[in-house]
Amino acid sequence: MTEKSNVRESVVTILEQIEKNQSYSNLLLNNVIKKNQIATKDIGLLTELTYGTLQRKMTLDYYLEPFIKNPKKLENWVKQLLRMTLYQMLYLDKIPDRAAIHEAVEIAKKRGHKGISGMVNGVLRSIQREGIRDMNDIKDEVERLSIETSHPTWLVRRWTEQFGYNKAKEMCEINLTAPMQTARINTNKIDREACIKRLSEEGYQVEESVVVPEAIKCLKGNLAHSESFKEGLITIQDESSMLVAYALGIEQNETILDACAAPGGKSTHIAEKLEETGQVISLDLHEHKVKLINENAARLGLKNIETKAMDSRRVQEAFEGSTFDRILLDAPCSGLGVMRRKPDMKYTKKEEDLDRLQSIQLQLLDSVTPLLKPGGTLVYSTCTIDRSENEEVVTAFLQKHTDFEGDPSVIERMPKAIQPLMSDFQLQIFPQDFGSDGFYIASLRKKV
Ligand SMILES: C[S@@+](CC[C@H](N)C(=O)[O-])C[C@H]1O[C@@H](n2cnc3c(N)ncnc32)[C@H](O)[C@@H]1O
Repeated sequence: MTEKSNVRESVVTILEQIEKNQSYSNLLLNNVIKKNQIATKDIGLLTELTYGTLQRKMTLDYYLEPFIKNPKKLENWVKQLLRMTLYQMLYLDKIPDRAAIHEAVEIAKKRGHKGISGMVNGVLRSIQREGIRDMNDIKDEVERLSIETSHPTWLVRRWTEQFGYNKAKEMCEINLTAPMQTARINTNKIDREACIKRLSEEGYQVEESVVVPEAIKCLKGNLAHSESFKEGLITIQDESSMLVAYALGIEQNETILDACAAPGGKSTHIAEKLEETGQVISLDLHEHKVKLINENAARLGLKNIETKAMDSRRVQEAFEGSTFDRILLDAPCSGLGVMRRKPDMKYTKKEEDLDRLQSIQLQLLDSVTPLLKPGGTLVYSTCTIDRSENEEVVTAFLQKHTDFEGDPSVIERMPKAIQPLMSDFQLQIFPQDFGSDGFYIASLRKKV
């Protein structure tokens, strides 16, 4: 077996385990890299083949289907091997088809018997000879988009109904591309120019974000491994997620509640903006998650964050009414805005999950509101793209809580590039807007 077959065999193992729902793709990838001793130079190929095959799963199955006689009898690893090889044949120019097929047959010989390697060889050579079938055979445009971009039909239908076919198509297409890594600079410690210089000296290729003043984009390397990260100069965070601290409109010496705070991306941003004055109270359900907030605060040298593990639906038992100047509810959600980062989600999410979430989101909002001072700001945010968890939640909340109103002055608090995307006091960012995660933010004010 060559080193490259070791990489491909590892990809098949990872894909098998993801399909059995054993773990998240990023965790599996790291474990396999260690266990199978994948060389540093091959990690790129391993990542590309794993995520690429996963991203295109439904499309690959559509193309494979006519060539497989007994799909039900196909063992899971053989299915993954065929998908991964076809992915290389269709989407990677740098790997010749014959090399990809040869590697697949070698893996099939090693893991299976002669019959299986013959079948793998036969299927792949037939596709090479006859070509793939035409997507235009699928007449329904939603179904076609679903197969073309490998998103479940229910989701494409839902997005088409809510935002129109063109927006849904743009969203599905951008979800097939690799996400950009961005980071937030801890401006209490270093300014953006100096940080970019330091990271360049460390060998990273970074540039300024055009959207958020304290953000940078990473074009080469993983900033989580940098010295600047260890020293607390930066935090890995998506640009959309950074906008939440802007929407809150923090002022010095304030007390701010972050009711769903782990792992602390937004809490630490708020604490940085408070510049060591004031206080952030950060809550999350489980102790092990709260630990992550503490670790991040310690790394960044922030002393104004207090954490507590609790169910925020019971927050009134722990705090007096009118305690906080501002409250953030970054709610648990379906995460449809971050699918690009977690492609396995496309196949595991169910439409029923979304309905269940709305009721939790409303319960959390109901619980935190008495703790806000009159005149205070309540920001509700999610990393999802779905009206039932976003606009519908906020509408239902405002109908019930007549002492609250939408706060259109949030527009002035937002970075310039974001202002045109705002609709009154609400913002729905699509991943295609400027390449960041899909995100929703609403700013509400408690009447005086
Ligand atoms: C979207 S994540 C928060 C991300 C975080 N704000 C950040 O920026 O790093 C939602 C969080 O809500 C927490 N959560 C879910 N239900 C909760 C509840 N009833 N009370 C408190 N936290 C809850 C989850 O554990 C999860 O960490």
